[in-house]
Amino acid sequence: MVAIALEGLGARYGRNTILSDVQTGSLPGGSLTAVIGPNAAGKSTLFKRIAGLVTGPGRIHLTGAEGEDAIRYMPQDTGGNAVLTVYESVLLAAKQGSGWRVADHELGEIDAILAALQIGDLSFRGLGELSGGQRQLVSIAQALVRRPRVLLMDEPTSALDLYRQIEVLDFMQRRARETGMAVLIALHDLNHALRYCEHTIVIADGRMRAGGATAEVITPAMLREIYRVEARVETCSRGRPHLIVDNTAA
Ligand SMILES: Nc1ncnc2c1ncn2[C@@H]1O[C@H](COP(=O)(O)OP(=O)(O)OP(=O)(O)O)[C@@H](O)[C@H]1O
Repeated sequence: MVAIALEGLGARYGRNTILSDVQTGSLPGGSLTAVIGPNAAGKSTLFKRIAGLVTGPGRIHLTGAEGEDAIRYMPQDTGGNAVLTVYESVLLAAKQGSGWRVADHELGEIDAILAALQIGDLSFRGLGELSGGQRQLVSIAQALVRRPRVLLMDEPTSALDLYRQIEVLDFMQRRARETGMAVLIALHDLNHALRYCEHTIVIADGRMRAGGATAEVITPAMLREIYRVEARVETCSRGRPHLIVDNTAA
């Protein structure tokens, strides 16, 4: 199974250091890891650094996978080529860098992913005609169809309604288990981290402030210090942890 670990990882834009010294244990495949933190903390920058899109110090240790295609970054911005249909755009993502001959099983895989995300009926619509949420689902399909071993998802549910948020996160959790892929997922909804993510990394002011098992990381003390809110994690009547925010912290 794949695993990824970050050692002293930092990132720069030009001369500006945006991120420094991110250090994790081994983040295993088969599960989701949440990357959380306030706006402008450095979460997207961390993903870009892991994906090789920005430079900086430190090392990324990847075991159980190799090659350029092993790591895939799904950006927050879901803009795309408005001339293509949904199906064409996912096919293009699948074939990028691997020649243009298309095998039946590859078409089958695209159909299966579009069906799992419940956007099969949009296949022949133009990207330019889609709503923001529909475009976000197409971006997820484009990311998955390459079968990455490590998938970096930048706020993948930010444009989705409640039903689709849960559908997508359930699907990603199942997919990670079935394929052994490691999924790092930047989230603002900490209830999603509590419900779906085994591990959580906290980034604030360009530094890693905490990391480990989600239940041990998302605590009232962390929420006060990093998010400046008074909040509690309580167990709901179905036995699941739930975050309740009482107030902004004084
Ligand atoms: N291309 C760039 N050049 C210079 N600075 C940048 C660039 N992209 C981002 N930054 C800066 O890096 C910092 C971290 O940004 P980043 O997008 O990583 O934050 P984030 O945690 O993903 O935020 P959000 O939750 O608001 O999406 C911010 O101060 C931002 O202004």
